[in-house]
Amino acid sequence: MKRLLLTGASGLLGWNVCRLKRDRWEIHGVAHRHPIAIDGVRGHVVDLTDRAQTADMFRRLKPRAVIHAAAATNVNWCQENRAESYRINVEAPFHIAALCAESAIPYLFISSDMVFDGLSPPYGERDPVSPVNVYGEQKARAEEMVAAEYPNAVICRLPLMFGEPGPFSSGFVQPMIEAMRSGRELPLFTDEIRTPVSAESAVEGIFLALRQTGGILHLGGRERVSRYAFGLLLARLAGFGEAGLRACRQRDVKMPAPRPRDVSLDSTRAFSLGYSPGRIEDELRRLLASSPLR
Ligand SMILES: NC(=O)C1=CN([C@@H]2O[C@H](COP(=O)(O)OP(=O)(O)OC[C@H]3O[C@@H](n4cnc5c(N)ncnc54)[C@H](OP(=O)(O)O)[C@@H]3O)[C@@H](O)[C@H]2O)C=CC1
Ligand SMILES: Cc1cn([C@H]2C[C@H](O)[C@@H](COP(=O)(O)OP(=O)(O)O[C@H]3O[C@@H](C)C(=O)[C@@H](O)[C@H]3O)O2)c(=O)[nH]c1=O
Repeated sequence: MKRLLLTGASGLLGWNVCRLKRDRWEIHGVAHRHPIAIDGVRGHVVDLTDRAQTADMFRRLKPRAVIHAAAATNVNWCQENRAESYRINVEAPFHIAALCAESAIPYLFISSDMVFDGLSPPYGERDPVSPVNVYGEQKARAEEMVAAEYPNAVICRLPLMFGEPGPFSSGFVQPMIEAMRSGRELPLFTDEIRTPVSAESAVEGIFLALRQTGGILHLGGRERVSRYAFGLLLARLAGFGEAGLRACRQRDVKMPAPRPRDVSLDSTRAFSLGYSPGRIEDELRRLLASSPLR
């Protein structure tokens, strides 16, 4: 099997890559604060903001391909910790691009729909980026630096993802279920629109993208939904009442990071390559059936 170096292995996306692809690839999963123990996956603990540690691991492992999913993903934390989040969100992907260019191996960098301002959706790959918060700025900067350093690198922009987050990450569905179960009020935005996908669909899209050479690929879902509509669907499927869901607007919840309104992705190109994300309702049913509600 080909050796894959996967960063962010202890995160929502990385954990699903390990779970779904460990039979096809010799996966070397990199974690940092949360060392992984996944059958069939070799775990490594590396601080990817340390260039020497990263280069040493890379040269020891000699991977055949790299998927870089590690990031500081708390958008509010990034807004208030620009310098620290820059190191993992911008410097690390750039440094790994240089290592992959040196070895001329496939490199796939995971970016986000948050590179857009949310004012003129849906967004295609050719649309100009216009981030409204630090996290989005850092993703846009990383895309630019990675592409300049290694034009053969593939950049996948992911939408909001949901799914089994593994033992260390949280995702956004599980906290919603917790709130519903405890009867805690859940303020959900009616004016924040996304094209969410399940982590499983995202994984299939990523491995399809890994076969491309260079360029940007959007891996959005087929449906545009607000967080509130998503919450109503989840409550219905999980058998909770809707009483606790409170429709609100982004401006009602004071948070450090400005949030784009509608960053729906146009993923026509990925669909033409065979990417086929499931319907949200079907994916949620599968998730609820497969994992105990925490
Ligand atoms: N979740 C979502 O809805 C979306 C995610 N994305 C992007 O997808 C990718 C994966 O996101 P997701 O799975 O949710 O992320 P998580 O927040 O679940 O996990 C982040 C991962 O990055 C690792 N990491 C953070 N800092 C370092 C560091 N200094 N050195 C090594 N590893 C580090 C963490 O390791 P550890 O915990 O062990 O420290 C963890 O494995 C990210 O690039 C994110 O920006 C894009 C759009 C939406
Ligand atoms: C969406 C939403 C959030 N919130 C609050 C809850 C939470 O504390 C805070 C942040 O929301 P979330 O936790 O959903 O995080 P959020 O910043 O929305 O998630 C982001 O993740 C990164 C990785 C990405 O790349 C983005 O595309 C996006 O998915 O906003 C509400 O109160 N109501 C809502 O409807």
